Amino acid sequence: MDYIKYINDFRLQTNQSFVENIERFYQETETISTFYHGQMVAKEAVSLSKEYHEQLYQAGLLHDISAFIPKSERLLISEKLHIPVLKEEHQVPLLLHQKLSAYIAEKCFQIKDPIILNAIKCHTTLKKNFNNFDLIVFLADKIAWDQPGIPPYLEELNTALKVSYQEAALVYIDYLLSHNLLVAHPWLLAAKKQLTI
Ligand SMILES: Nc1ncnc2c1ncn2[C@@H]1O[C@H](COP(=O)(O)OP(=O)(O)O)[C@@H](O)[C@H]1O
Repeated sequence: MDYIKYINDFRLQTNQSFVENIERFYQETETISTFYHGQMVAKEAVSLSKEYHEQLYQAGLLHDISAFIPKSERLLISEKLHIPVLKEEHQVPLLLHQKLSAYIAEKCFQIKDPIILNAIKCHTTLKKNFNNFDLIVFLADKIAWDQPGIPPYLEELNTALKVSYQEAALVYIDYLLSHNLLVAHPWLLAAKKQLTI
């Protein structure tokens, strides 16, 4: 598949709803299971918040929209799309899917709202100066994770969630950092630093 051509050629169809267009994208790129994961994350994000429901739902559906680009291609595609790539992302190109998803959300789905784009862009690592919307999308993705079984950190995360989003994010980040992380992404470290102040 020519990934960049697919992205450039994708058009929203006016006879389909916004969600149907997103579903079609996942279908055409043979990643429909990621659409279902996106729906779960979207619902979880909405349930975590009293506001921003429409925007959270869209961020949830689109956060992994780049899943069709194989890990082996993510570096090259990011460079071709002029997406800035950090040293750590060179080492672990899997981590580029957050930036690629934000690019596709804007280009293919006309998302202009920075609150949505920024949250998609940091949904794996969080980042410095995160806001509540970023935190909610980040947490929803960890609660409704895309792997079989119950996340090993879930119980502790849910307990921390009774205190604050921040406490819950710290539980997940500490879990990640203590479990053979391939690379310590600087955005993750910066987020942790701010969470522990
Ligand atoms: N710094 C890192 N190094 C290696 N793997 C990481 C790092 N950060 C996250 N991961 C892994 O990347 C995978 C995808 O993470 P994430 O983006 O949070 O989920 P999703 O793809 O469902 O949005 C997870 O399995 C997570 O453990």
